[in-house]
Amino acid sequence: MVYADLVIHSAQMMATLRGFSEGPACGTDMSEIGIIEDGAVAIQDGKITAVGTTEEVRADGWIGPDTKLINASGKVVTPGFVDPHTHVLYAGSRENELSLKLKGVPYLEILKQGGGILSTVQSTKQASDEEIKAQTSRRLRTMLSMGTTTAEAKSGYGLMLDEELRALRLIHELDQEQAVDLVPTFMGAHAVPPGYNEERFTNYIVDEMLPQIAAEGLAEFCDVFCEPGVFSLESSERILLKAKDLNLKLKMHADELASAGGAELAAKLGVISADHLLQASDEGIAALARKGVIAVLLPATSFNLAKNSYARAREMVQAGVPLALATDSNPGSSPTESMPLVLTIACLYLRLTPEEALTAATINAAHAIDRADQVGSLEVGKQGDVLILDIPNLNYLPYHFGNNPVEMVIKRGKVAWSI
Ligand SMILES: N=CN[C@@H](CCC(=O)O)C(=O)O
Ligand SMILES: [Zn+2]
Repeated sequence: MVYADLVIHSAQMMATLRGFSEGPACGTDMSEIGIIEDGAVAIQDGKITAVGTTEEVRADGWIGPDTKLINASGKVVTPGFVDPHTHVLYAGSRENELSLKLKGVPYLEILKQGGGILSTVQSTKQASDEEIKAQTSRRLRTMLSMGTTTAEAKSGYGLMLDEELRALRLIHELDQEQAVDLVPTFMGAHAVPPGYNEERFTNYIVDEMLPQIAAEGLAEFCDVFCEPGVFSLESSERILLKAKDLNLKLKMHADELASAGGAELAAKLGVISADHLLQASDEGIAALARKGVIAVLLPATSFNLAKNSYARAREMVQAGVPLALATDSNPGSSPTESMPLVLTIACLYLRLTPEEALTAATINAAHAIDRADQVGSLEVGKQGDVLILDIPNLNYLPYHFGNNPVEMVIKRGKVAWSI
């Protein structure tokens, strides 16, 4: 008999998120989080081998003489959070922009003046590989401590080919060197660098960068900041069609600051996810639903931009758009690593229920980065990525905000972080 290496048992409430590995949950299914009371999960060789009540897992014979037992009585157990939209790799910080923001200078105006994304491009370029990795590792450690076990990581603070390749290489190295699994996205189309206009830079991305990025095999997704004043619908479409030709999977920053047909383009191109979407039109939302495009909502960004403007999440759920949640972790519009904070803002301002928010932060987030076959739910065969939350019930998760509810993080069956 093969025994489990680890069994977590007696959970007050275990949310398995089972049943949605083939396709993301949408509509009323986003509330179906597969609760087991007195729950247990067994893990062997990094993979889940059994999920059920403590009694069932015990009766199935998974507990042997060397099995490590963790008692989760009184606690909530969930899959590790998946953060499907981050710009976590960079050097430097932008706290100087706070006073500009408080004076009302718009985000894109700061960028136009050479600040914003372009200032992080400068600070990242000036930093050594070791400095970038050290600063990013600290953020990844914070993410892990707050329950994130898998995260997407975009390039985009390089902009020129060599710097973008360096960013993607560093993401790969960090993926190997620390516990959070990273999914790499090429986002050369993050801003237009000085010395270029949009058209020339789009030509450079399409003709020179993308073929080389694809040839090196360092990126799985391609993303574009599709926004009037940054990359137009036409430029975004050219870049994403080229990326698709080169077998990259597609994502889009769409309709964040202005309603400009980003959601409609995302649906037309059949991207895996369209992200931000604060200003998505009714037609855009309907088109996302028709095409099954996942809306990755970033409410911590809305909170931090401080304009009292949030994505129309309830209308999206109603229309049948599958929702995911992410931090957007970056030095400008969302300097946070905290998925628990995102869940709180999502409940209070996107008006999601705690169940919908949990679905959006786990299994639907896994779909948004094409990892739902491996993570995002507690089901047999998936990676043993499990959180023990020191809370008595699920409502408590968004309710008690500004602190860390995570007591222990299990990554591939091993304790990766604990209080
Ligand atoms: N909107 C574009 N990109 C990031 C912000 C990056 C930055 O400000 O450094 C975002 O998703 O919010
Ligand atoms: Zn972003």
